[in-house]
Amino acid sequence: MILEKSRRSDANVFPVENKGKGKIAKAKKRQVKGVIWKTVLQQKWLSMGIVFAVAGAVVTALIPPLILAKIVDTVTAGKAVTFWVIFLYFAMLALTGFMESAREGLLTVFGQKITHALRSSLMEKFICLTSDKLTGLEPGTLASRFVGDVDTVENLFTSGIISMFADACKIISILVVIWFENKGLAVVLLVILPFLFWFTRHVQKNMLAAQIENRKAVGRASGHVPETLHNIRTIHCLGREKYMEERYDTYIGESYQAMERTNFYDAVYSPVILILNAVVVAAVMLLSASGNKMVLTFFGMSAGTAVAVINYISQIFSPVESLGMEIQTIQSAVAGIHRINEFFGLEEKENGAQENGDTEKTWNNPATKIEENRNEKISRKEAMADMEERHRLGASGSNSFPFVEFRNVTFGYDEHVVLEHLNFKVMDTDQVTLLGRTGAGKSTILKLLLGLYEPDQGQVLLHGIPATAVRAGERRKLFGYVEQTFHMVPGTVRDQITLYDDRISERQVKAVAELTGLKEAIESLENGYDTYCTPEIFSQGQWQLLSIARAAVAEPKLLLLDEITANLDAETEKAVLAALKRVAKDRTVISISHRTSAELGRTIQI
Ligand SMILES: Nc1ncnc2c1ncn2[C@@H]1O[C@H](COP(=O)(O)OP(=O)(O)OP(=O)(O)O)[C@@H](O)[C@H]1O
Repeated sequence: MILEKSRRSDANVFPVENKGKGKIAKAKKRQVKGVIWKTVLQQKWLSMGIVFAVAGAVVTALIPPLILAKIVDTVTAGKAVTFWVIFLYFAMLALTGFMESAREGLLTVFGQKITHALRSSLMEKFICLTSDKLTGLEPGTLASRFVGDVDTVENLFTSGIISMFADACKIISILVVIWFENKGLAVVLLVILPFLFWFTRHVQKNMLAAQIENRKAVGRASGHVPETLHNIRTIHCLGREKYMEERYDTYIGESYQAMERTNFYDAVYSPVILILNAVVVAAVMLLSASGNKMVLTFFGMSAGTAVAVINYISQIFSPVESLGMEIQTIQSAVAGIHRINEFFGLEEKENGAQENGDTEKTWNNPATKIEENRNEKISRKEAMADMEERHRLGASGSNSFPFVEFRNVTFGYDEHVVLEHLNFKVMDTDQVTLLGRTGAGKSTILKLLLGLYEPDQGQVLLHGIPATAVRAGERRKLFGYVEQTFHMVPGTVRDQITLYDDRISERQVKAVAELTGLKEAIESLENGYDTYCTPEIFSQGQWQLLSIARAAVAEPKLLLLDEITANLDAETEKAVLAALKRVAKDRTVISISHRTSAELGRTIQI
């Protein structure tokens, strides 16, 4: 029944026309703003705490100078100051400090929550990317999305947008208080602050440029040392010692000059600010002491107010300085957000999300459909059951579907066409070798079979079903893939074989170790299967046997072998081929080779 139904639906559901590599699936709509908003909602109390601490820090900072003014005025009037006023002054100072620490602490925690949420979302996205996108991404670029760009978004909260808001509120509130205390000073400050801001930005920009140059020069200098060590024999042979030394000198010189510039701006900035602060205070004091009635209307004030005003002036300079850095942080964060959003916008593979479990729930739902074409749908579960059925029939000889079929396949990476109108079939338990010159596209054929890419034209079918329709969780039962070299994963010998898959039992691990001839070698290790893997515990041939064990442990129906003996000597090659023969028994095997000597079974020329 299933078979008949699928045969009928093949023409509609899995059409010969290519669906295009870019159309495997639509990218999920994930955005940095959405992640941040979700975190804000999840951390309700934390977010409310931040709002309270920011507002509290601004308001409480205004109060101590006012109390101090009262104390000074009382003392200058010859009256005694009560204990409670003095206590209130110190209590308010303590409360201001507490509020500021609370604000910083809560912002740091919130920033970390954002970082965690963003990195988790990036990882969810990463595991759902298509092979096309993954191979197109430079490892450095990818790492910088996870590290640098996420850090800039964290900084947006810890020292960016919220701090900027708090600093702006602080400046405005101090100006308002000064306006009521001494209008003349408020006007002076309104004139001076833009200049102070411009000067601060100018210094910060130049310092930042010098720091970036310094970092680049330090990077070049530190890269030069391993490069020299790596090529030391060539350098000696060609007598290039002087050249290498001069290059190193140049890098260090560049770094020194950049450091000098940073030090210059650093040294100049603080004295300028302190002098400006002193000049403003002195000018206002002189004016307030003048006998001119007109001047006194604007600048006249009591001794207590003078003390409060001096206090406010010193308080207003530091947020202006911070504003410059906060603008810088916001600018970098905007660029970081843009890059992360670009990453979120990359195309996802259709069944990638199943691996992180969130669609597993919908998997059990009969309404879940996986392939949509010409308004007709077929569930993935049904497709898999269908494939199982076809395989069972194939094994009993009553299935007309080949296990593997390349039907008129054309495929290329971007504009570079690698395979053109390729046709071949491999029946159940067939053992074939694909022969072809280097670069002919043999490895590409295996990747198409693994469903990592979709053909541009034609179809890659496994028991009549497109390779890309195989569910990620089912792939290991269907194929085992052995590459030219072994890729170690962090963990024990057992982990190398199971790849952390809990469904693989201890019995299967031991059986495959025996089958590949690794049993003795593993058991002779200090902790047997629990030995933590490091490159020196096995020889190259043994690693390759482990590679076969990893591919065969889930007892897959199809073995894909990519030049597995290419890097081995004749003796080791023999051992690996003998192990392979045992593993390949009663299985369908497709191997690739550009040598005719190592071929297995029937050959297909590419
Ligand atoms: N991810 C990729 N992006 C772009 N081009 C690729 C990619 N992978 C392979 N190619 C190109 O496709 C062509 C076929 O590569 P493939 O690895 O399939 O050849 P091969 O026959 O297995 O070669 P060899 O025998 O040397 O391993 C080569 O020109 C290669 O440069």
